[in-house]
Formats: sequence, C-alpha cells, structure tokens
Amino acid sequence: MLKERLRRTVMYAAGNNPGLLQNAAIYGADSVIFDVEDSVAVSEKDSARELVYHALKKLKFPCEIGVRINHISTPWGYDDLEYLLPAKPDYIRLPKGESGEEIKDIDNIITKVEEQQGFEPGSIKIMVSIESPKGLRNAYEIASASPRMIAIAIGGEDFAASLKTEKTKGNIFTGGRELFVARSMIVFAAREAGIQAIDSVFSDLRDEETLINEVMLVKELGFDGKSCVNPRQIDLIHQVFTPSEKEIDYAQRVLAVFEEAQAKNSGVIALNGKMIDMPMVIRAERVLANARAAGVYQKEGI
Ligand SMILES: CC(C)(COP(=O)(O)OP(=O)(O)OC[C@H]1O[C@@H](n2cnc3c(N)ncnc32)[C@H](O)[C@@H]1OP(=O)(O)O)[C@@H](O)C(=O)NCCC(=O)NCCSC(=O)C[C@@](O)(CC(=O)O)C(=O)O
Ligand SMILES: [Mg+2]
Repeated sequence: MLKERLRRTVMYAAGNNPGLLQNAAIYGADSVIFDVEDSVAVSEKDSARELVYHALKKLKFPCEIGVRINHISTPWGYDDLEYLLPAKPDYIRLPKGESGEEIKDIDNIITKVEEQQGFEPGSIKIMVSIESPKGLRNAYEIASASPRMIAIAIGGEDFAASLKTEKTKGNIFTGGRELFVARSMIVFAAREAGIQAIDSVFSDLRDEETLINEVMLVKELGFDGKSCVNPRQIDLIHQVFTPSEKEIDYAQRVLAVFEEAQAKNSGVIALNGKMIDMPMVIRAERVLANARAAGVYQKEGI
C-alpha cells in the first residue's frame, strides 16, 4: 500500500472565478488548490475569499481540495485562515514559506479552529511552497515543523524571480538549469521529513512536448507530482507519473526473483544479467504501490 495519497497533479483554480471553482475538480487532477494568492488581484481578495468559502461549504468534490492563502506576513494571510478554515479545506497551501516558525504558527491556528468547529484533530493538513533562497535553506525545518505537513513544493516562477533570473523551459540539457539545485534540495528535505515533494507549474499551455520532458526530469529527481494550471496538462503529467505496463511487469519480476533468492537464503540475485538487491526491491514495491493507487494494477502482494 502507498502510505501517502497519490498527488501526481495539484491543479490551481483562481479563487475569484466561480466557473473554475465549480469545475476544477471534475477533470481528474489528484488534488486541486483554490487560490486566493497570486492569481487574485488585490482589489478582489475579499470577494475571492468569500467565493472560496461558499464553494467549500456548498459543493461536493471528487478529489481533495486545498486553499492557497496569502502569506501570513501580508495584510490578508491571517484573515484568509480565520475566514476559510471553518469551511474545512483538506489542506492549507502556504506560499513563499521561509521558516518552521510560520508553519508552527499556522498549525496552532488550525488546532484552535478544529477544536472550535468540532473537526477531527489533525484533519486539516499543510503543504508549503518554497519560493526563495531563504525558504530553500530552511526546507527541512519547514518540512518537519508539523505533523500536518503533507508536502513541500517548489514555486518555480517566484523562485527564479528571487534569484534574479527567469524560469526557463525544458530539461537539464535544454533549459531548467536555474532550478536544478533547488529542485533536488526540496526532494532531499521532503524525503528526510518523510513527506511528498511537488514540482512547480509549467506555464506554456501550448508546449506539450516540453511539459512532458520537464515532468520526466522531475520524476527522475524524485518528485511525487507537479503543480499545474490547466486541465489539459493533467493527462500529460499523469502519463509520466503513472507506472507503465512495462514498469509494472519489471517490478513484478524483480519481486518474484528476489523472493526466490530469499528462499535460498541469499540477498542478491541476477535478472536478465542485472544484479537485484534490496534497493531495487524497494523501488519495485513503490512502482506497484503507485500503480495500485493510480488504478492501473489491482493485484495485492506481487
Ligand atoms: C491559464 C488560464 C488563464 C488559461 O485559461 P483558458 O480559458 O485560456 O484555458 P482553456 O484551456 O481554453 O480552458 C478550457 C476550459 O477549461 C477551463 N479551465 C482552464 N483552466 C482551469 C483551471 N485551472 N481550473 C478549472 N478549469 C479550468 C476553462 O474555464 C475552460 O472551460 P470551458 O469554458 O467550460 O470550456 C487558466 O487555465 C487558469 O486560470 N489557470 C489557473 C491559473 C492560476 O491559478 N495561476 C496561479 C497559480 S501558478 C503561480 O502562482 C505560480 C507559482 O506560485 C506556482 C507554484 O507555486 O507552483 C510559482 O511561483 O511558480
Ligand atoms: Mg509563486
């Protein structure tokens, strides 16, 4: 069984657009974020907050729904929490996270609201976007600041802006070099804290080929999923993060030969001329758990 919920795609919907809020969850994303931060103009912050509150209270959704609040250092952050937590989002996405203290502060506020509202303690989770060098330096502190933490993400556009460069497109050879170190460090912090790592959005909706290359790169780096901005990006991202038939077949064979080896009291065996030992077994188990969670593999055990 996969310990965490599958989050191959985490799709944003602007909080001031009622049509997007109503439909965002029907396109098959694993997770959806109603945004009251950067997709909402300052003049619309109050009305977006109200729309998101009513959407959460009145609509039923087929996937988990998070809310991206404004940072708590802005004039709107604490009001976002006070107004939106009673509508019980599945999680709060804090943008531009920079320290563990911020997460502890938010955790305490959530705890009080859960008590007041009679929600199950610990049921509202936290996901944090790292969007600056300071946030990156404190990535592990942030990732481990609360048992509510489910994932850290990179906000690539803001991160590149804070480096005084731009987010380029493509893989490590053709672009995307400016985020390479930050992406890896975010995966390291997430893994050390035992939570998920989510990559940034890809803004060019027409360029499907480069999107797929970018998803292949971040999957290789260890990310569990990717933020996105448009329904037509969902299947392309899922295609890369969902184990293929070939990967499933190989994982099954790895587990089968390893079982054989263990029956012979050995911790190592060859499959098609390649050594198979414990790290390959762990990877194979993860491939099958992901495949089961994605609904493309039903068998329990091997
Ligand atoms: C980009 C565009 C305007 C294009 O619109 P278009 O209308 O041209 O798109 P079309 O494809 O024509 O739409 C076809 C049909 O799908 C519907 N539809 C489209 N998008 C939908 C959606 N998201 N949810 C539900 N429904 C959707 C649409 O309503 C239509 O429905 P219908 O009319 O019924 O046919 C639109 O997608 C959109 O607004 N995206 C969300 C933008 C957003 O939230 N940005 C903030 C988060 S990033 C950020 O902040 C950076 C970051 O912080 C990130 C990090 O932290 O990772 C960092 O620093 O990097
Ligand atoms: Mg951002």
